[in-house]
Amino acid sequence: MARLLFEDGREATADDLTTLAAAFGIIVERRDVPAALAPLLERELLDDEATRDVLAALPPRPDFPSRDLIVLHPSRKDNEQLASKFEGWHRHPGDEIRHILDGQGIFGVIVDGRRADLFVGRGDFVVVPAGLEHNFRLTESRRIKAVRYLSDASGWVAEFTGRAA
Ligand SMILES: CSCCC(=O)C(=O)O
Ligand SMILES: [Fe+2]
Ligand code: NI
Repeated sequence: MARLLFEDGREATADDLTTLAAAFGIIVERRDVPAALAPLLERELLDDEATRDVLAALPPRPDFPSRDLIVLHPSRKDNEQLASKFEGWHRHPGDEIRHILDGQGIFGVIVDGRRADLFVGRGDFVVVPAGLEHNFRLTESRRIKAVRYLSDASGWVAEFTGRAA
């Protein structure tokens, strides 16, 4: 289940998450990952066919017609380079919708001028609303697989804010 840690180390309760959602439009839900996908999701990397099989097993969202699967894993030679891209504080013109299927990660968000870390793992469904400054770091496992729901085919568009990590 997702966890939220504030900079002062206080761990948020579930209703803090709800408050966060209400205040900042950050949505954190549980959406189970079909057990049948386990063999595919434990693979290090997924080829096109496996990616199609994973996406086909997840209910489509008519409001977000295009989606892709992002796979970060230590066996990717550009894994750290890609991971460091997400560590930069950034915002998106559209909502960032991620369904975590494997691995873990930490979304950094700025809440009321305070830094908060949202720990996510398998089954967590997160919406970071358009314009909200955030970053994303991998945990020590250096792996995550997440479905990215995109509202159009413009792909991953981010504006980096230059905030110091
Ligand atoms: C698991 S991808 C999440 C990283 C991120 O902030 C992004 O994709 O823009
Ligand atoms: Fe992002
Ligand atoms: Ni969790």
